[in-house]
Amino acid sequence: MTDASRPERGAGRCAAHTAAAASLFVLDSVTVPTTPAVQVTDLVKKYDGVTVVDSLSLTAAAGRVTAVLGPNGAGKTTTIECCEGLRVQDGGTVRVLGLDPRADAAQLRPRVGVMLQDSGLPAQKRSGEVLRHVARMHRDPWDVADLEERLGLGSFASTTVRRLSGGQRQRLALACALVGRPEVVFLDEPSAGMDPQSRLAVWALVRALRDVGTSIILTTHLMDEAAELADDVVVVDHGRVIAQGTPAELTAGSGDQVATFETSAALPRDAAARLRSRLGDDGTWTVEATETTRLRVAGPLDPAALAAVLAWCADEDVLVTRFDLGRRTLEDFFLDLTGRSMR
Ligand SMILES: Nc1ncnc2c1ncn2[C@@H]1O[C@H](COP(=O)(O)OP(=O)(O)OP(=O)(O)O)[C@@H](O)[C@H]1O
Repeated sequence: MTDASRPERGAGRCAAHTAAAASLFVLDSVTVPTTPAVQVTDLVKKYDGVTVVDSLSLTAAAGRVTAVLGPNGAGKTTTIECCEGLRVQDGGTVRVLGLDPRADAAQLRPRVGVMLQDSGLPAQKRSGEVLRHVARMHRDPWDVADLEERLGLGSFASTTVRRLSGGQRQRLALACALVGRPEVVFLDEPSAGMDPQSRLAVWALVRALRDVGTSIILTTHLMDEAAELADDVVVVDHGRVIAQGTPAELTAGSGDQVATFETSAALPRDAAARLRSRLGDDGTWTVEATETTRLRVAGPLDPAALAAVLAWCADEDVLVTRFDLGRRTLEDFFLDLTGRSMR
């Protein structure tokens, strides 16, 4: 699609007369394409001959928040950077709004917002000036004052970028990525280093953008962030997609309950294996000593199973000081899938 054929925001049904618009439907404030926001097919990327993205395919649906999760070094940033046109892939195809991020960069630039881990903001400029400058580069920018208020930027608008704290710089980088009202936004760890208040503000903004039809692709290591924001989750490891689905789909299924038992004294070294054999060593149960005084039990936890765990603790002369029972979280799913050892 050429930029000239791009429908105006809020243009209503006037967009429908173009051939390209046949595949679009129109919301009040933003046009949501029915084609995927991002389509990555068999992507391969190597650094110095080492494959770090290995035939990776993913789709980010338009008008949804897609969270790309994975351990350090999994290949998330490299994949996102290929989508942003910042890296040349060694194989496969990438399409953003149906366009090639490198060959069609000029058409995509006004339609795509990018927030990088290394923000690249001019160090000597005042943060308010930076945001206004970026806003002037766009045809239909967000009201800068509104964006400043939503992200609490006003209090440091006259501070130079180099004097901003890490979290303040992140908020400014996010504002710069969004001020052009992009249709697709890439956010690499958007709330990394932010205080809890700023994180909530970022989450509210991401939801507001999604609610007006913006497609958002984000990476995060914060499982609660992914659970809060994501409509769809893609888990990447060793350069490949190893799971995808909605958060509910990924955390559902058998063994979807988790109980954590904290004990007053250190557990025996083989506590997990012994408790597992007490519950029935047939693969139904996942039992781990996640700390010396903490046992995590996942499985179909009915009253009899809970009583069996507590009876085992009593037999072992272990005092349970705290007990939590809940559904399997996205973090449980992620750790079960990618393991607990650091990379
Ligand atoms: N410019 C580069 N040159 C060489 N190797 C690189 C380069 N950039 C990334 N890598 C390597 O590629 C692999 C994937 O890195 P990438 O940054 O994509 O991972 P990630 O999933 O985003 O990790 P993190 O969660 O730590 O940000 C890592 O092993 C990394 O060391």
